[in-house]
Amino acid sequence: MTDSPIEVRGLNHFFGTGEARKQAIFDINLSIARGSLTILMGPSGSGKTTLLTLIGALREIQDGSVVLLDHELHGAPEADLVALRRRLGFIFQAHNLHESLTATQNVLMGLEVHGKGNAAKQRAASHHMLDLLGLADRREYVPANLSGGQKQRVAVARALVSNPEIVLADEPTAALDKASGHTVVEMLKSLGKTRGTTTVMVTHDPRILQMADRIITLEDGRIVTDKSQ
Ligand SMILES: Nc1ncnc2c1ncn2[C@@H]1O[C@H](COP(=O)(O)OP(=O)(O)OP(=O)(O)O)[C@@H](O)[C@H]1O
Repeated sequence: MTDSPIEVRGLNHFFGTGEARKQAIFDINLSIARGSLTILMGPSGSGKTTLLTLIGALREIQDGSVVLLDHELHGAPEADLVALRRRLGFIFQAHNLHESLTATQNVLMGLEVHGKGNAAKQRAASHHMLDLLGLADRREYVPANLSGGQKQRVAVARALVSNPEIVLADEPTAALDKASGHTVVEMLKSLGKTRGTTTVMVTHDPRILQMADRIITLEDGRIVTDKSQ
């Protein structure tokens, strides 16, 4: 197993074509240690989400290299990217829960794509994850009957239930109160220690900065500070 599940070399990224072509990411170089929790910070428009989606195989690599779990993403066939994405857990701001499904069913979706375990085991794992996130009494609620923070925690449960090797999160605590935000980040840290799960998280949340192993700041598409703590 690799010590650095995310290796970025000479990464550039552009949006638009012709006159409108604009560079959003400039010569990023990064090695992220297995089991660590890294925070990406920076002003609006500095490229945080673009970098996260490039690392997560959600965007085509145009120039440079991203090696994810020992696989080069640049030029990789779509089938390989799909297989790699299944090894990741994504937590995005727009949590994309299915409105017609209960909390448990939404979390189950995080397992069904993997086809791991039988139905009873999958259900038990989903309940366990919801319980850990303080949603034991909300298992059978549909999203319309959950608060913003509860929905966000369901999305966290869905991302983590499959035991992903890497978790990529965009503002996962933005909709959460202090205690829930703390619980989510503590969970990610503890998964890092016990299972070697690697987390990269975009956040503006000052409450969780001190919980990170490393804080990287972007400005105008470039890394301007990179601090381990
Ligand atoms: N789909 C797109 N088409 C064109 N330009 C884009 C697109 N997505 C992002 N950009 C531009 O790329 C730059 C980086 O955007 P990005 O969303 O990565 O920043 P960010 O740091 O995540 O910002 P925020 O904190 O506001 O989410 C910005 O100038 C943005 O306008």
